[in-house]
Parts: sequence; C-alpha cells; structure tokens
Amino acid sequence: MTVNTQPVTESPDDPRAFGLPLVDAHSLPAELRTLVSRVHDLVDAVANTEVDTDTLAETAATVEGLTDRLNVARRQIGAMVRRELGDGTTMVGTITNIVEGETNPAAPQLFLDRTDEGLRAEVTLNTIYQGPPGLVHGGWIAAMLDQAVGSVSAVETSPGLTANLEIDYRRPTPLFTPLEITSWVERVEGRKVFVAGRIRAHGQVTAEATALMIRVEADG
Ligand SMILES: CCCCCCCC(=O)SCCNC(=O)CCNC(=O)[C@H](O)C(C)(C)COP(=O)(O)OP(=O)(O)OC[C@H]1O[C@@H](n2cnc3c(N)ncnc32)[C@H](O)[C@@H]1OP(=O)(O)O
Repeated sequence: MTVNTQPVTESPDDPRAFGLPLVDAHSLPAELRTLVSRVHDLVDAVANTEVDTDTLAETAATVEGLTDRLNVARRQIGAMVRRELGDGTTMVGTITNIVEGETNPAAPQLFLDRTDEGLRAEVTLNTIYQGPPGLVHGGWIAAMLDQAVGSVSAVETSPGLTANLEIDYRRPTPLFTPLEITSWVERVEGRKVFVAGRIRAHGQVTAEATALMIRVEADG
C-alpha cells in the first residue's frame, strides 16, 4: 500500500483528510507502551547475546509464538498518532515512525518538544544504532535529523516531505551518551520550507543538517 500525498478534503493538517486513521497518544494503552519498551530491550539483548544454542533455539520458538499472537490484529499502514507538546500545541506523525513512533520497538523514541527556536529532543542510543565501534551509525544520524527538521517544518508551517537533506558529520556521535537534537525553520517560500538541525554530545556539535521540505497541501 502507498499513501496518497494529495489531501481529499479541505483540512490538510488533519491526517483523516488523507484517509488515514488517527489516535491520540494519551489514549494508547499503558500495556502497549510497556510491551514496546520490553521488545526494545529484547532487540538489544538479541543483538548482543552470547548464550548457548539451545537457549537461542528455545527463545526463537517462543518469540515466533508471540509474533503470531500479536499478528491476529494489525493496524492499517499509515496509521497516525497525535501527541501534545509542552506548549499545548499538537504534532502528528505515523504511529510506527522509525525514529519516534510510539508503537515501534525499533525506534529510539525521539520525543521532540517545542522551544522558542523550534524543536528539541534528548535521546541516548544503545548498540542497536551502532555503526563504527561505540558510535552512532551515520544513517541513523541522518534519520534523526530528518525527523527533527521535518517535524519542525510541520509544526511551524504544515506537513511536508523531505526533498533535499544535507548532513555534515563534524565529530563522532557516541552511543550511551545523552544527545541533544535541535531543529528550526530558516525561511519559508510558498510550499518550500528551508530548515536546519543539529546534534550535540557533551555540548559539542557532532552533526549538522540543512534540508528543504515541500509542504504537501495546496498553498494558501
Ligand atoms: C511530522 C512529519 C515528520 C516527517 C519527517 C520525515 C520526513 C521524510 O523522511 S519524508 C520521506 C522522504 N522524502 C520523500 O519521499 C519525498 C520524495 N519526493 C517527492 O515526493 C517530490 O519530489 C516532492 C513532494 C518532494 C516535491 O514534488 P512536487 O510536489 O511535485 O514539487 P516540485 O514542483 O517538484 O518542487 C517544488 C519546488 O521545490 C524545488 N525542489 C524540489 N525538489 C528539490 C530538491 N531536491 N532540491 C532543490 N529544490 C527542489 C523545485 O525546484 C520547486 O521549486 P520552485 O517552486 O521554486 O520551482
């Protein structure tokens, strides 16, 4: 299934205008959030385990059974979640978004919140996101910055798609270290939103991004 980027109603900021289901983040059951967190830990455990083969085989069978149990009821692709930001405004994203999706155990759960300048998040990454030894994978750095600049464009103007993204990797970005991610809008020209973002570790910039977002709704 692909998602049509053309709105079908006059309310382009509401994903229901695109025929996509929408849930409020606060309505997600605590049990689901707990499951997501447990499976996130499971992925890390699997990636790093050195247990014996009997234990591996037994665990694989158990996990297969759990997967079958969950697959009896699946969400529609493109299902959206609306979350409230610190200043009372809301932000909408796909619920399985690989960077911040509430229901995605593979996501680092990057929770961006509003600042005077734009958006800001703090996240600490484990070895699931490893590229070079002890360091964050460059593609994940790009993914987090893409999310940060895309989200700031959405909350400050309206939702769009990344047309162009440039990353400068200034210093290695370490695992197991609090990372500060910030993003802001530089200027808007009709449907074109020029945005920028930055990752800092220990106060030092490790990566910077500039991007062009194209708003998906008709201007005006
Ligand atoms: C809350 C949400 C957070 C989301 C965070 C994550 C964001 C993402 O990762 S989005 C996924 C990755 N991006 C994509 O898949 C997008 C794929 N590309 C496309 O669909 C299209 O190229 C799209 C929609 C970006 C633009 O297409 P279209 O709407 O036809 O616009 P188009 O007429 O080509 O271009 C509009 C303007 O942008 C310019 N432009 C388009 N692409 C580029 C580019 N790569 N570089 C520079 N300028 C560009 C054009 O020159 C044009 O400028 P002007 O109006 O001055 O003539």
